[in-house]
Amino acid sequence: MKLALIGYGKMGKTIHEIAKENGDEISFIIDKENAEDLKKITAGNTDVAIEFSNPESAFSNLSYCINNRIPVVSGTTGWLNKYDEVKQLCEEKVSAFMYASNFSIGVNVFFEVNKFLAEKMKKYNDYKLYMEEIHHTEKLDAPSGTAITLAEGIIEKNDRFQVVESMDIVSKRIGKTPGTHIIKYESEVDSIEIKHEANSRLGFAKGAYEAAKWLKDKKGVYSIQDMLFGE
Ligand SMILES: NC(=O)C1=CN([C@@H]2O[C@H](COP(=O)(O)OP(=O)(O)OC[C@H]3O[C@@H](n4cnc5c(N)ncnc54)[C@H](O)[C@@H]3O)[C@@H](O)[C@H]2O)C=CC1
Ligand SMILES: O=C(O)C1=N[C@H](C(=O)O)C[C@H](O)C1
Repeated sequence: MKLALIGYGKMGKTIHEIAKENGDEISFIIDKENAEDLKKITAGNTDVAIEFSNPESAFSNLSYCINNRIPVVSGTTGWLNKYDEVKQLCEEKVSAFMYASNFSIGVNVFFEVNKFLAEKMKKYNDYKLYMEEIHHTEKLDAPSGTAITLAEGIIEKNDRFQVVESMDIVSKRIGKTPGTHIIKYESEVDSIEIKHEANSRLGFAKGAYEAAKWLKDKKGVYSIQDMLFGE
């Protein structure tokens, strides 16, 4: 497939390695220094774009792709206040878009385990919820996109919690940590903890690459759950 990489940092480079191994053609590599080249990407020269940039650039990068009907997969976090606008634009333009706060298979299974536990714990008010995310020191946003998705999953299943902003999420930035998320219910008598720990960025990159292959001939707004757990 002809793949454009928008954002060529840690994630863009890891995805490039996977694309090379699969013999894909890289139509464009866009980063801060050549950001104006974004406008050279068209549906004629590119099958699908993968966008991993930063919270400030994501919305305009995604809008460009959608306006020009270039299917686009986005993993950038920290711009989600504009998600509904992007979704609406994609529907209006009949383009294709997928966002995931985390593209690893393990985390997406972990999201389901988190919801199961939240549902089971909803009657037991003696348990205090503790949420923690740990990432590398270069990360710009906090809490992580994954932690926000976990919080949304808890809100969906447990009416003790109403809004993400009112939930205490502890964010730690330590060395080169690729991404660790902990959910813990603690009472005086015992505690239950679930944890996902990424060993590297490969799981995120593989998931985003698979999402691009899956999305490239589709129209519509999709989640990674559609790809992993859909019919
Ligand atoms: N959804 C997921 O599975 C994952 C999401 N992320 C998120 O993806 C984003 C990128 O992560 P990393 O690659 O680790 O960050 P990074 O900082 O290594 O790379 C970001 C790149 O975007 C470039 N950039 C800045 N302005 C740009 C513009 N206007 N157009 C294109 N590129 C531009 C920067 O120069 C940099 O090279 C972050 O928001 C991070 O939280 C990271 C890992 C997994
Ligand atoms: O910035 C990162 O590195 C990561 N960001 C995503 C997030 O904010 O959840 C996904 C993963 O945890 C790595």
